[in-house]
Amino acid sequence: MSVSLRRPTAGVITGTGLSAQFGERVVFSGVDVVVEPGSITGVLGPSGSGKTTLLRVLAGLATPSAGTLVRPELRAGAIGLLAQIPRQVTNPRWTLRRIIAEPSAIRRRPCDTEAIAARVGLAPDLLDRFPSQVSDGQLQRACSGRLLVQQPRFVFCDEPTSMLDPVSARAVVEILQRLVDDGVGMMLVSHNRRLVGARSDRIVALGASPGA
Ligand SMILES: Nc1ncnc2c1ncn2[C@@H]1O[C@H](COP(=O)(O)OP(=O)(O)OP(=O)(O)O)[C@@H](O)[C@H]1O
Repeated sequence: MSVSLRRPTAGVITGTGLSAQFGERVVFSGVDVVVEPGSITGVLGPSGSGKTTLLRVLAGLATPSAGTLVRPELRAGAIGLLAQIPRQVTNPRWTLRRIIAEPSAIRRRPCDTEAIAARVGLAPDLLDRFPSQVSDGQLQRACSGRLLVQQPRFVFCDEPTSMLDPVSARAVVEILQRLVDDGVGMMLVSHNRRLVGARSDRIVALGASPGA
């Protein structure tokens, strides 16, 4: 088993020959992947092929069992995440206003939450509701708005639209595309081949995992 971390070049996250293994089980091996500023790296593959695991490795949330991972020096908050089920990753006691503005609060900077809400298509009266009082689509828009406040360098999205109605899904995709147009490097994991095909600059296709 070997994992090497080398010095990065030009703000790109590069994985070469990455493998992931849980116990005896190899989920994927020999995967090459790049996440580059201002572009989308799509990840496709059947259930169990390791898409989420690969995303976690590139985001620095998991360690590969083998391969080389090269990442630039990143400040706190430089990586943003958008989850499949926003309810699982948001504090149920926080209003949407607080969820959106939190990155500003951490940096002790003012945040025009109403302006962000308008950009993500959230009606102002929703801002003072709690997650249990809004739809999945509205909550995911709030999470996308939070990314606009956070201004990360990289965003890792795990099935960000699969829980959403078509209108909310389109809105979230447009917010993500705007981030990329502004220079964010994005990894987009999805079962939705059309979405990944239409939006990605490069695609990593994972196979079925042995024994899946
Ligand atoms: N922490 C872990 N410990 C043990 N096995 C794990 C762990 N995390 C993931 N796995 C296994 O690794 C395999 C890949 O999981 P992963 O969630 O990355 O797949 P996926 O392609 O994202 O699947 P899906 O499309 O269903 O979300 C699965 O068989 C899963 O059970």
